[in-house]
Amino acid sequence: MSATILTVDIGNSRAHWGLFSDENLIAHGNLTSRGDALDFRPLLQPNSPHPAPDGVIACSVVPRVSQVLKEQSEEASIPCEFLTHERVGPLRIHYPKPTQLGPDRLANALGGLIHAEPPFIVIDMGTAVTLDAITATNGYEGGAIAPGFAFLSEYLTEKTALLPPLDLSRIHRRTGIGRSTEEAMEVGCTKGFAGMIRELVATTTEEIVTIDGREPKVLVTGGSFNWVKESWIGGLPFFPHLTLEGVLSRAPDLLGLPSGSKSK
Ligand SMILES: Nc1ncnc2c1ncn2[C@@H]1O[C@H](COP(=O)(O)OP(=O)(O)OP(=O)(O)O)[C@@H](O)[C@H]1O
Ligand SMILES: CC(C)(CO)[C@@H](O)C(=O)NCCC(=O)O
Ligand SMILES: [K+]
Repeated sequence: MSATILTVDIGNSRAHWGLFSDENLIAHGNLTSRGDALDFRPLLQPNSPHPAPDGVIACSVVPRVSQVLKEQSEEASIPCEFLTHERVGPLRIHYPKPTQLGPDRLANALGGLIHAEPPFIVIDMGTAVTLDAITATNGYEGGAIAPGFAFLSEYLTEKTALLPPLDLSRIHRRTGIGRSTEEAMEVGCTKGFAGMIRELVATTTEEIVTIDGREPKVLVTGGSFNWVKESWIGGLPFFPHLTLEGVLSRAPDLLGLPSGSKSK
């Protein structure tokens, strides 16, 4: 039996969605979460050449938007389920207060399990940057939450009189010494951002080594940061749809529909 499943990752800036049929991502896109309420209805009807989804499975860190997706799915008579810490199937969680955890972080850990054996670290560069550590010994262990790139750069402009907005699409200088206000901000934000992540990976790795006795793999998702890829993550594997893949992996249990995702 094959099923068409709509996966949704509701974040603070955007909702990312992917339509899967068997093991294939057949369509994907983003809806913007700021301002007016999101409208999922176009995704819940047949969209030539794609059929309407048989089920919806989502992770959300914005409760107000979860409610919209839930109601609109109900109206369309399509079952809709949300990932929670109690619904993570093969992922063991070793965390003092799992109710606090953003379901997107759990989805990233599940997505990681599809592509790697623990120990591994998942880095997700969205509105916030999250690092999550999954150990062979304990499963989901914890991680770090840090400012996303936009917070880092926009804060400077908002909180100062003399600093101009940084145009993210035209950054020239990412290293060395800035010799204008713009250049100084470009170096500070881009090199600073890459350095922040590098340092977080180092400290997370150190602790994972003490737990598992070996170094973790590092998987990266989120953001369209080509410059980070060039300047630093160059060697690290980038999975653009890791969160959605993690969400999809729970479809058989939560929706009773085959996900077709290739789990290890
Ligand atoms: N090429 C880029 N260079 C620098 N910053 C970028 C780039 N593209 C996006 N950003 C900024 O970095 C942040 C994270 O990127 P992205 O757009 O992927 O977030 P998001 O996936 O929408 O976040 P969330 O999932 O939390 O809603 C955004 O706030 C965005 O403004
Ligand atoms: C950190 C974010 C904002 C990243 O999207 C999200 O996972 C979230 O709101 N988490 C809740 C707090 C936590 O994960 O501990
Ligand atoms: K996200």
